[in-house]
Amino acid sequence: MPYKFFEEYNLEVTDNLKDNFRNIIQELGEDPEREGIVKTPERAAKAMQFLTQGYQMDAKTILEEAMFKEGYNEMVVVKDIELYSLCEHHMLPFFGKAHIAYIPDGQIVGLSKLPRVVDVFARRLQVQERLTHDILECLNETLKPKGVAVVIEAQHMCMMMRGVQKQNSSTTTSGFRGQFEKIETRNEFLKLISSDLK
Ligand SMILES: Nc1nc2c(ncn2[C@@H]2O[C@H](COP(=O)(O)OP(=O)(O)OP(=O)(O)O)[C@@H](O)[C@H]2O)c(=O)[nH]1
Ligand SMILES: [Zn+2]
Repeated sequence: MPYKFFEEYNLEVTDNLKDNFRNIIQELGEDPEREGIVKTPERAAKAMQFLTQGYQMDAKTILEEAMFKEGYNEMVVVKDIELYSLCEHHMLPFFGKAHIAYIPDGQIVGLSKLPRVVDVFARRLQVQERLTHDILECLNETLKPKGVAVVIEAQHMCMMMRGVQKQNSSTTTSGFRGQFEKIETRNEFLKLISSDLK
C-alpha cells in the first residue's frame, strides 16, 4: 500500500464531503454562496481527507521497506517528532511531540520511517492513548526489537478552545515493551528526552 502524501483526492469522496460541509456552513448560520466561502466546502473536504489520510496507509509496509540487518544493539532514540492528529470525540486537533526509542535485535530501520509511522496513526480520528499504543505495537511487531518505547506529549484543542478551556494543560502518554520494562533502561530513555518534557 502506498504511503506518499495525497496528490490526488478521491473525486467521489470529495463531492460527498463537499455537500455535507455546505450544509454544515448553512446550519451554522453562514451564507454558503458568499464569495469568500463559496469554495470552502471543497477546501474543507480536501483538508479533512488530508488530515485522515492515515486510513489509506499501512505502517507495517512502510517499516518493511527500510529494514536492514545490522549488529548495532544500543538504544536508538528519535525525539521531538511533531505530530498533528484529530481527537475522535470532537474532531478538533491535538498536536505535540512524539519521542521514540528502540533497541535493535539484529535489524535497524531507516530513521525517517519512525516519523512516517507516527503520521500514519496520527492522521486519523484518535485518542492520544491509542495513538501511543498503535505506534508502540506496530514497531514491536514489525521490527521485533529487544525493546521499544514511545512517549507522546500533546495539547488538545478540545480542552483549550472549548470545554474546560485550559490553555496550558498538556497530556503525556507512554508505552514500553521488552527491555524498556526494566526501570534502568526506561530511565535512560526518559533522561535522554527529559529536556523536552515539562
Ligand atoms: N482519554 C482521552 N480523552 C480525550 C482525548 N481527546 C479528548 N478527550 C476527552 O474526551 C472526553 C469526551 O467527554 P464527553 O463528556 O463525552 O464530551 P464533552 O461533553 O464535550 O466533554 P468536555 O470536553 O468536558 O466538555 C472529554 O473529557 C475530552 O477531554 C484523548 O486523546 N484521550
Ligand atoms: Zn476532543
